[in-house]
Amino acid sequence: MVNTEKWVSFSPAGTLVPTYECFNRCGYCNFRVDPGQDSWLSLSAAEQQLRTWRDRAIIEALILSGEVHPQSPRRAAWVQHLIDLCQLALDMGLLPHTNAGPLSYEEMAQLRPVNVSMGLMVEQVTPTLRQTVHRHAPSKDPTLRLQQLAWAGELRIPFTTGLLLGIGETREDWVETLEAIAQIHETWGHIQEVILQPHSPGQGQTWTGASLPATALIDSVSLARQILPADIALQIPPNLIAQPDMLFACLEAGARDLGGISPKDEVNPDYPHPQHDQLQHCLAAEGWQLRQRLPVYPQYDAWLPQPLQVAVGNWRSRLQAPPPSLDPLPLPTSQMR
Ligand SMILES: O=c1nc2n(C[C@H](O)[C@H](O)[C@H](O)CO)c3cc(O)ccc3cc-2c(=O)[nH]1
Ligand SMILES: C[C@H]1O[C@@H](n2cnc3c(N)ncnc32)[C@H](O)[C@@H]1O
Ligand code: MET
Ligand code: SF4
Repeated sequence: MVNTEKWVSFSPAGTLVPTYECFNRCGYCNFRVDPGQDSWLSLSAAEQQLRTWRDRAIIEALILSGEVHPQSPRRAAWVQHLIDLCQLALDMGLLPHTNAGPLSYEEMAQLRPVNVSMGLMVEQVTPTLRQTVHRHAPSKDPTLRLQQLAWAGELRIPFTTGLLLGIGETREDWVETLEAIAQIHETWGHIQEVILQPHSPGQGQTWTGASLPATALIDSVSLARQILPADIALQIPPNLIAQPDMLFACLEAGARDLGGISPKDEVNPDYPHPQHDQLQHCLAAEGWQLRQRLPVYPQYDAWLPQPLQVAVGNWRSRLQAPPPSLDPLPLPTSQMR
């Protein structure tokens, strides 16, 4: 018998990459290229991608970018390009979620009207990482990232953050990072979900660290569930968990979301996302039911600017509508003659 309590959500997503160029060099990154080595995604190329996704029942446009230096003369044009891509996605009926690294308060305020939620990983608050995997990544300064979380709260932007696990930190560091997130959420109440992201080595990275063991991921989920308030959902990426048993153990420990499932995981291109129906089939074996969600959690709908509320409302009614029945309903006998 199916246990109706066992629900796990995901967001049908497609990823737009405004640019792979990034002035940081995180040791674990399989995404970045050097500044000047990549052209920016044109609006017409973006439109083509968005059109194919719309036809595939995709709802979220995840805008995930390499970073242009805050002092670069190209910074303002890059932010304007992010806004234009989000507006295009909205015009085509998709719901944007942007994670483009740390932004200034003004830049976040500019992106707010065109995003139903935004995101930035804290990674870890551990200062020693500045000497190791983050040695050439000034934007991974934990103070900068926590500041961004607080600004998002001040601006009432529904927010996604998370921890990158297995990059040289300790379990005590996990506690500190989770407590820092919990504390900011206590003030602003805007953190909709926390991603527990296991470091997963790929072909392009410079650092030779191993994958996070699955047992450690399960432990991090339990710890996060203890430290974070219950209104923050815990997200785990199914493509980075090799064994179904380990995925089930994470769900038992309190994970309730599988994140954006897209045709390509741009961050971890060596680990393709499972198809929705494969995932559904796998989860059903242990009585878990898969549910689609939007990139904004329902409790934050009222925070959104009016035009975004309309776009989100349209999608909510489509998700809530009962599936069309295959056979027409029988007419009541009085109407049959
Ligand atoms: O496909 C991916 N989606 C990633 N996403 C997408 C994410 O799962 C969804 O966009 C959100 O859950 C909103 O629906 C991120 C979003 C963030 O705000 C921060 C980090 C990530 C990381 C990834 C990632 O590594 N791969
Ligand atoms: C977008 C997010 O993707 C995560 N990220 C970057 N590189 C890797 C990797 N090799 N394995 C897992 N996650 C990674 C970081 O946490 C970043 O903030
Ligand atoms: N550059 C951003 C960050 O690290 C988002 C994409 S990472 C592949 O926060
Ligand atoms: S993880 Fe993000 S910030 Fe770090 S190098 Fe890659 S794209 Fe740049």
